[in-house]
Amino acid sequence: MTLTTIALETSAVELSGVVKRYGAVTAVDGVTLTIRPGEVVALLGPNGAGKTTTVDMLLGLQKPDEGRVEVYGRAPHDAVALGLVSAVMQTGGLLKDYTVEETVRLTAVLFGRPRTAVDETIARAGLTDVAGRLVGKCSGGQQQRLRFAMALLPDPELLILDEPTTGMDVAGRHDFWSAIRDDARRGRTVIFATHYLEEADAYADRVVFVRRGRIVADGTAAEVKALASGRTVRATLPGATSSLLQSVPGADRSEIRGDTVFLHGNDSDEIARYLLTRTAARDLEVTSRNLEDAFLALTADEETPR
Ligand SMILES: Nc1ncnc2c1ncn2[C@@H]1O[C@H](COP(=O)(O)OP(=O)(O)OP(=O)(O)O)[C@@H](O)[C@H]1O
Repeated sequence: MTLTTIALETSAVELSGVVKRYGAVTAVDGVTLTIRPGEVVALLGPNGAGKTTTVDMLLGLQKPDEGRVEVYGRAPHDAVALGLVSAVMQTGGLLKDYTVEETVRLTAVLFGRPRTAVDETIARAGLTDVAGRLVGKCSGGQQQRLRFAMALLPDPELLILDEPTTGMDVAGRHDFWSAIRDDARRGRTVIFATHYLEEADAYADRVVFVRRGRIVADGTAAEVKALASGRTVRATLPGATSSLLQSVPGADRSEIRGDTVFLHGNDSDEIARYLLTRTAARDLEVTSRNLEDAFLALTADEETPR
């Protein structure tokens, strides 16, 4: 890496008041974000949240309508041209009649990288065992690791991955992320977009929640896990008020939808006991939300359609 040529205080990524519109749709709606060198950051959000649009702006593939985007203190297009940033795309870019090694070697020639870089990159991407295999015969996970290897060849400061494990099986995902994590330990900055909270939780140091083009939460993976834990007690309770729900012991969040109340907390027994003995609540149901549901619930605060 060329860290020595880059001032240590330079941010890897600076987004400031970034807005991107497609006609009537505001895909990115005022995003301000600083990512420091060496961070592994997940951009997490449901479909249409604005993750790909953000990534495209970091790669210089889209220009913001408002605000500023900088990668290592430069315009994204310049950072890409200098090899400071590269990306693992979801599809395309592979020729199936070449072997894995030939593909990496060809890419190395394009980047003017020496022969030693080819073997090292193949090893780093965990592809040594399949180096002689035709790309067309590789699994989806192996092909994705090959794209990762190709992205590593310019030895970028920042690696960007947009939903890189879509369509991979569990073992493929695991191997893919192990290779990325091992590489990131050497200090490379990694930003990846994902729908999967589990993936963000397992592999990112920092998780940035995006919804409807805005950042709705930003924290460590441990903080994310804490936010997503607990259970929800649903009950029918006509006439419930928020002040009544706030007084329920053990509940840390509550919501009223018509005659139905939802109370979230770590001790669902305590919540249920209180509702049944101290209020007119009935039809109780206790659910353990999975991480994905929890994420959606946590970020579903503004339901106005765009
Ligand atoms: N080229 C485009 N033209 C018009 N609308 C677009 C275009 N690209 C994205 N959008 C819209 O912008 C919004 C954000 O899309 P984006 O692809 O950035 O979200 P995402 O978080 O990456 O979603 P997904 O997880 O489904 O890939 C969506 O409403 C999408 O339909």
